[in-house]
Amino acid sequence: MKKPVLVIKFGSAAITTKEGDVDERIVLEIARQTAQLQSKYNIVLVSSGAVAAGKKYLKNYDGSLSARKAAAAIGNPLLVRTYSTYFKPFNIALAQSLCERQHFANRAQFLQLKDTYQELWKNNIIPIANENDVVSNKELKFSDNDELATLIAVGFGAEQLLFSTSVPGVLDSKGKVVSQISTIDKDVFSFVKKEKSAVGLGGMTSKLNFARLANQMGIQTVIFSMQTEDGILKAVKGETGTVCLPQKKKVSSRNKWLATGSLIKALVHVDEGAANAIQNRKSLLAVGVVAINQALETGEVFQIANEEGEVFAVAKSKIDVMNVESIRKKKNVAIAHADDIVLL
Ligand SMILES: Nc1ncnc2c1ncn2[C@@H]1O[C@H](COP(=O)(O)OP(=O)(O)O)[C@@H](O)[C@H]1O
Ligand SMILES: N[C@@H](CCC(=O)OP(=O)(O)O)C(=O)O
Repeated sequence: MKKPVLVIKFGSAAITTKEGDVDERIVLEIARQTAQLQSKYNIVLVSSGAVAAGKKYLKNYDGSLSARKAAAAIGNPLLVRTYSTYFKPFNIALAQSLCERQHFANRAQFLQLKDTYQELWKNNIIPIANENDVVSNKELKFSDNDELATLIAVGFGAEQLLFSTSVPGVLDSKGKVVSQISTIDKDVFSFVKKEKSAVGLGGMTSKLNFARLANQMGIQTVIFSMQTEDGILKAVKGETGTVCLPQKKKVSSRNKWLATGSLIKALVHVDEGAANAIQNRKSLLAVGVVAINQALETGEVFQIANEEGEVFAVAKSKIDVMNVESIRKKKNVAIAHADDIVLL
């Protein structure tokens, strides 16, 4: 039987000490616990920590993009070496996989990644992914590794996505861990404070945004801490941290890929009539388009927002759309066919 896919992401603060060294005690725990799950799951580890581990080697590190890229180039081999050292006693070899946003934007390229991971799993080797920071510029970067981990989880149709971070879960207004969330809505976001760990990139907002996307794609997501004993083993059973429950509806793998948004080109605002039609599984017609922030070519992907500005769907364009004026006369021409629209 095919094993379900499990994606486990470790944030910078979860994996490095305050002094900026890779935390060997945590990596040993990751190895010990992951080894117990390997017979049941095809596992992908996504590890941050390269910048945090590499920055002390740079004179006057200032956190600029150039300094981060250089720090990542230094820190990544240190990080992967530490993982390999601690997985070896469990007879598990690891394989490094450095990813860029474009690898997800292009379906054919993504299928190459899929093929590679499948070959690794056949050989009982666990891929460990990180962003290929060394060549990422500001426009092309993932927002953070929460995004990379989510794209991998969605792309592989993972059963679960685990986010290990510096806190034991989502904390409510009294500082208590929220144990279960069925819908990540405004009330949940209201718990988020501005602060984040000193080395993390996205903070809790990013984690919740990506957890919501994963949930919408049918993937259970758990936000937990490696400071909890048997953290991974408990998280996978939903027994620690904050468990964000998946939605029940089935989404095809093609539509999952569409909805990940890694390739979204534009945002299209539609009027109330068009929004209702789309909610009722109809195509988006030119007449309903109110605004578009960026020209679209046939086949490109865009988000659809209603009059209140809420993004509620993602779609693939059926025709070229230069601007609203250019499609005004087309009225009943479909901008996106119903089959190419994914409701979020
Ligand atoms: N309501 C909240 N519950 C838990 N953590 C929160 C909350 N609001 C903000 N945070 C911050 O989010 C941080 C985790 O995000 P981040 O630093 O980006 O971690 P990572 O490096 O794991 O991606 C925590 O250190 C915490 O300070
Ligand atoms: N690619 C970077 C990770 C950046 C990042 O997303 O960090 P985090 O928010 O701690 O998961 C690194 O390895 O340092």
